[in-house]
Amino acid sequence: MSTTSNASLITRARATHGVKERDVSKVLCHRLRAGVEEYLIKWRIRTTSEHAMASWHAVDQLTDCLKQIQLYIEESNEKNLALKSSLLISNDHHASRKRKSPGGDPVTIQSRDAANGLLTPHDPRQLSRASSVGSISSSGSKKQIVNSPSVYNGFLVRKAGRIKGQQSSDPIYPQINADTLPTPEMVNAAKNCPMTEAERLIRELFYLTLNAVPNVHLENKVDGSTPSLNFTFTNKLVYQNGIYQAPVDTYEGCGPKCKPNMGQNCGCEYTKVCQCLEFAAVDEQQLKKMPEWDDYVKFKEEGGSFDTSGAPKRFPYLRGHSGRPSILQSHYLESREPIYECNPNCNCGPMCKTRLVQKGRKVGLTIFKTRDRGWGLYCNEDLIEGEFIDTYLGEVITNEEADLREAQSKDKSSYLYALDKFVGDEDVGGLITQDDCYVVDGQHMGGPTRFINHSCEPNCRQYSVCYNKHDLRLYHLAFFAYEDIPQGTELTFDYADKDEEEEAEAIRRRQAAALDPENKDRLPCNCGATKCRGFLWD
Ligand SMILES: C[S@@+](CC[C@H](N)C(=O)[O-])C[C@H]1O[C@@H](n2cnc3c(N)ncnc32)[C@H](O)[C@@H]1O
Repeated sequence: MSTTSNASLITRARATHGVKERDVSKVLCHRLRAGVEEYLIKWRIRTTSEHAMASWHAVDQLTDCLKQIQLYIEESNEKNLALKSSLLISNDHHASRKRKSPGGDPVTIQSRDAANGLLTPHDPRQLSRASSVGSISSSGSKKQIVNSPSVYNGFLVRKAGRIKGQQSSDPIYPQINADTLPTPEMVNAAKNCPMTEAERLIRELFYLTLNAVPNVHLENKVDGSTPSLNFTFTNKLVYQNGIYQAPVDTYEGCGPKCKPNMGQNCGCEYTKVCQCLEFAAVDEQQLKKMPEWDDYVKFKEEGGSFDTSGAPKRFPYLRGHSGRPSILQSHYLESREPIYECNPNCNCGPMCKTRLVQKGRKVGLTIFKTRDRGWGLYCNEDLIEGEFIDTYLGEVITNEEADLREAQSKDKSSYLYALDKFVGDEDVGGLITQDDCYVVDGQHMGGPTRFINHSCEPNCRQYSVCYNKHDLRLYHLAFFAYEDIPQGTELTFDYADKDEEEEAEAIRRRQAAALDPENKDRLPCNCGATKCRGFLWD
């Protein structure tokens, strides 16, 4: 499969009549018949327990059911893999895999982190019987029987572009206990049948979804799979569970001293008193020259309180020249202190240097298939240290909902990202606790960064970026390059946001972790780094 985001028309493969996704309960099996890829579907209509309807369809009749076919393909591949490696896939999901915000206290990921087939698919009776009856609908109108190769427990009708199943327990139709499908014979026959046409259609449908995010490509040099069709690309955070974002016109701006085009467009850095930087990191070089310095040193050494308002603050970005991009200042790159940007109510105007993340992604990205970590992400151009890549997007949900989703999910992957950077701080809503902070879930909705894999020695880091300095529950998670990254190099970040360890210590810990029986259900890390910690989640 080549790298592209252009979709050829999926309609090319669409039959004049098709099965609707809502009518299908599950895709059960596949086969090749007269060179045509066919899928066995179980229908939703079911009036008696033994007689759910099932029928075989050429893939071009199932273009509305590609999500279900994709699920079937994934499950078949997993089963084959499990069979091959004789590994038991554990379904234990007790450990929490919710990621923390960057640069908090030492990060601890919380501990929550057919057998008796009555008819074979090739039984000629099915065809003749199905075709010989049912030409009149219950409403009396003329129905056209689909020339289906095999239908169980009913018959098919074509109406208004749709193929519909009509369940019947009349013995003139082939009857089977649908719960016994697929039969072992079907499963056996399926093993050697390709699914390439379905894979092609799934890929084309995914390309269409990519249109929502410009300059993002797909590449798979490993197999025929495609990222899940149960995923929708979005360009913004999607607030759920009644979560309310204060309207932009209520954000406090940077104050009267800030004006557009100050200091040759260097923006709020010029005034040094921008209100948006009020909570930003203190600029110690500047403070040293001021009388407050001694109090500040005492506060850092002994704790207590120090009022940083009015103290000079560190500006987050350095503007690039001669076409080079702006970059994050090294202080922020290392410390991961929150970044404050100006907002639409500021006087500084759109050219102010603080406005970087809010202007969105500028670089092209490719979602690509890795050999042992699912899908990954690389950048199509060289990135320089400190360069902004993109934000993490998805549904913003409550912590309670995140716990529910995690408990219900059969998937070992996690796309949950806690907005807990400011736990322990107060904002307009009061004291922020771990339980009431929000979580971004990128599993079913998000941007390309939800495909970034973990590495124990990552080349990217994630940072908290606030536009509304008075709402510390809703901020943005932004990825920046932590080093120069040549184009085509996989982008990674540390899911546990750990500080770097000495190599010998990292190896010692990895070896000890591998021997610890407590780790048997943890997801092994395949990052391949020398300092790999051995497992993905804490
Ligand atoms: C946020 S997703 C990253 C995208 C994911 N690879 C995909 O295909 O959708 C996190 C999941 O990717 C996989 N993953 C990421 N980094 C990994 C690593 N270093 N080793 C093994 N699996 C990894 C794990 O399944 C993990 O739960």
